[in-house]
Amino acid sequence: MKRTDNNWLTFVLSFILLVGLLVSGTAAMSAEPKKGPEVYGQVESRLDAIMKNGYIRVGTTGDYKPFSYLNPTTGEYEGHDIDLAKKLADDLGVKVVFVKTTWPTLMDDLLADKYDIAMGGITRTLERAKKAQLSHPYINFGKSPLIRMADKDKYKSLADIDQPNVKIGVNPGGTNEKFVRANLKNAQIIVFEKNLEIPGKVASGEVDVMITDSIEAKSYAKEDQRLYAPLTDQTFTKSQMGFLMPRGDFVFGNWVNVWMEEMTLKGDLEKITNKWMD
Ligand SMILES: O=C(O)C(=O)C[C@]1(C(=O)O)C=C[C@@H](O)C=C1
Repeated sequence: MKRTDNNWLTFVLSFILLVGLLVSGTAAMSAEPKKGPEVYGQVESRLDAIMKNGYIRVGTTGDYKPFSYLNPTTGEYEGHDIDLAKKLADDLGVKVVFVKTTWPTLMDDLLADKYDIAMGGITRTLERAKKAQLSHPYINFGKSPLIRMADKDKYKSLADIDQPNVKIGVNPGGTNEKFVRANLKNAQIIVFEKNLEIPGKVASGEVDVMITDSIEAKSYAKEDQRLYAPLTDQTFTKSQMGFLMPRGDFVFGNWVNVWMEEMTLKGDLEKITNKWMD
């Protein structure tokens, strides 16, 4: 091929390319701008349903002070996480509907869609995270004992507690029971259905020790002079609390986490925490 043929071919190809670019550019400019959902594919979320319905269903046990307590006199839920649930609903612009659950049925009730979120002193665990979505943490704590004031010098370690003559009171289905079964091999373990009654059983001498969370132990010791909460600054475990939500709904989970970060940033979380804890 001659040099002039090559030049001619290059000219024709460049011309075709230029015309192509101009045509597609004009088409792109004249097309209607697409709306978000058409471009990105809006994900259906529980968040939309909550806002459409005008209420959020919050699962809670009502047996764990100072996080979630069903006051028998008023019939109302109260506590740290109850205040958080009310604020969450407020910030969503919806009402809050509390749904009673229990520690042994906490996960099944969530999976059966009895509530949108569970709140009330729920420990973040790797086991729970396999079945559900856990929010960012909002409190650090650990397991520790609640004992009688009279036994103040008797129980100074887990080994002091794990003796055949020591009776341990524990509620079923939560992380307390898991801890007790895994770590106390010699002491007598007595399971009580009603968690709220165990501190009274320690005070009266029916059992010697309640194994629970450091924050709860401190709260009972403050409420009842007969009780004492040792080792709360050297807890047997290290854990964090979070909220439990159905798995796979990124939009809802993300909203809750962003809300928690805003609560922290603006000092609202601290205000609620100071109201319920020392
Ligand atoms: O399972 C959990 O996530 C809890 O933190 C609940 C739990 C428990 O461990 O059993 C914590 C302390 C209360 O005394 C009762 C319930």
